[in-house]
Amino acid sequence: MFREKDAETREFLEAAKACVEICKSSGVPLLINDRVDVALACDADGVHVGQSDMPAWEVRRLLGPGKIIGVSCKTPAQAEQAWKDGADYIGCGGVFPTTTKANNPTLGFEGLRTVCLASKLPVVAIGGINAGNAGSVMELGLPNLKGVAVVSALFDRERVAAETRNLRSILMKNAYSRS
Ligand SMILES: Cc1ncc(COP(=O)(O)OP(=O)(O)O)c(N)n1
Ligand SMILES: Cc1nc(C(=O)O)sc1CCOP(=O)(O)O
Repeated sequence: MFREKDAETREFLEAAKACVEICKSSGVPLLINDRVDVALACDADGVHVGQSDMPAWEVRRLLGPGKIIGVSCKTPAQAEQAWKDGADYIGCGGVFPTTTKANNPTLGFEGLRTVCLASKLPVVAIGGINAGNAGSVMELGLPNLKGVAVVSALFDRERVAAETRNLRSILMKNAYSRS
C-alpha cells in the first residue's frame, strides 16, 4: 500500500510510479491509498478508499474488474455496502489506539469481531498493531480475518527490513499454528 497524505499530485505520482516498479520486480501487488487517478496513471494493482473517499462502486467502474479494491469499514452496514459495491476486501480498525491517523475511533477486539462476523469479504485489521500484539489479533480466530496492516510498527523504526521480517515470522507462526 502506498499511503501519502501530504504530497502534491505530481510528487505523489512520481513516487507511486517508483513504488510500482519496485513492487512489480518483486512480484508484490501495490495498492494506492485514496487516489484513483494516481492508481490509473501508474497502473497500480488497486486502490484502498475510506468512507469519505470515492465510493467503491465508482472506483470499480473506473478501474474495471481486474483491479483490487479495499474499503475501510467500522460497522457491519459499511461492510455490507463495500460488498455490494464490488470491493475485494475491507480494512477494519482502529483495533488499538493509533497516532498515525488523527481522530480515529478505537473499535477494540469487540468492534473488530462485530465487523468480521458480518463481513462477506476478507478483513484486514488495522490501527496500533505491531509485533507485540499482532499475534493476539490473529489468535482471535475471527471469521474472515485474513491479516493485519501496519504503519508505525515498521516505518517509525530504524531497521525497517528487520522489523518487517520479525512481524512476518510472527504472523507466519500464527498461520501455521491454526492450519
Ligand atoms: C487495510 C487498510 N485499512 C484502512 C486504511 C486507511 O484508509 P482510509 O480510511 O482511506 O484512511 P486514510 O488513509 O485516508 O487515513 C488503509 N489504507 N488500509
Ligand atoms: C491508516 C489507518 N486507518 C485506520 C483505520 O482504522 O481505518 S488506522 C490507520 C493508521 C494505522 O497506522 P498504525 O499502524 O501506525 O497504527
